[in-house]
Amino acid sequence: MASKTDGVYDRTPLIAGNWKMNMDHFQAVSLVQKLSWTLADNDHDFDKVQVAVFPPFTDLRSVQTLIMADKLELTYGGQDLSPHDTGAFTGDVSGDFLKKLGCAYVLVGHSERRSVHAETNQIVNAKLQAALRHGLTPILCVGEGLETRQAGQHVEFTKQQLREALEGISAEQTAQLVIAYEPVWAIGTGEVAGSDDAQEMSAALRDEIAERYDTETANSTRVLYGGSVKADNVATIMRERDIDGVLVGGASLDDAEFANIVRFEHHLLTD
Ligand SMILES: O=C[C@H](O)COP(=O)(O)O
Repeated sequence: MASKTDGVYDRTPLIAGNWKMNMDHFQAVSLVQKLSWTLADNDHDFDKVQVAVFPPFTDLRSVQTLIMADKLELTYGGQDLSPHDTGAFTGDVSGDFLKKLGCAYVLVGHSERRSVHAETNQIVNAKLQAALRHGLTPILCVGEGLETRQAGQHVEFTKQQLREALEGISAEQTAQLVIAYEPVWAIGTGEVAGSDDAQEMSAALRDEIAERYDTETANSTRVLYGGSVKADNVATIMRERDIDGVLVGGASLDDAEFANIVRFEHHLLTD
């Protein structure tokens, strides 16, 4: 049977780099240039493994201009969006504005938004609806904290986050979205979830979608893993059946390291 180690995937892999609040717009241009040169030198096939970066809002116009001018195949997105389309919401950014800046994706419900900005599952749901309204592909982030994991509640907790986020979202919309499983205890800590733990959770999230809608929808939705992903652990994670990509934080700020993560197939096929 064909498998990932033969270069055959059930869903197109997505390697996403979330820069968080790092890189001003000058640094953003330099990072995107270096990343795209390295990937071009290695004949990266963007149709086979998709690549997206998530710069801060203030960098998006510069990144868009560079990508359009150099006809790069790299895609990009916003790190957050407002649940509203327009109006008196100081400091917020509408999905409409992101779409007009050429964003393909938007992160929704990242654990840092949930913890630092007290975003509830209801807010995450409203943001998901806003993203879909504006033709953006949401990357919906879910994942448990350490205490929840230690109490053995991680599967139910994360499924509940997913259930509440998907309220009012159709099967067709769910098939298009990307889910990122990011255990909070593995983010920026150097702790990586074991690949079997990451697989267990990705499969559980897919099961939840199958139960809520149907198997076809579940088999279309991509599930990423995030949490201390580096070039030297990406192949182990990507080998797992239900993991369709990674959401990378710290390591996406280094062009050579991120390019190496994007080229996970190389490690997968040569290991
Ligand atoms: O969005 C990315 C995740 O929060 C993972 O961050 P990290 O790779 O720095 O652990």
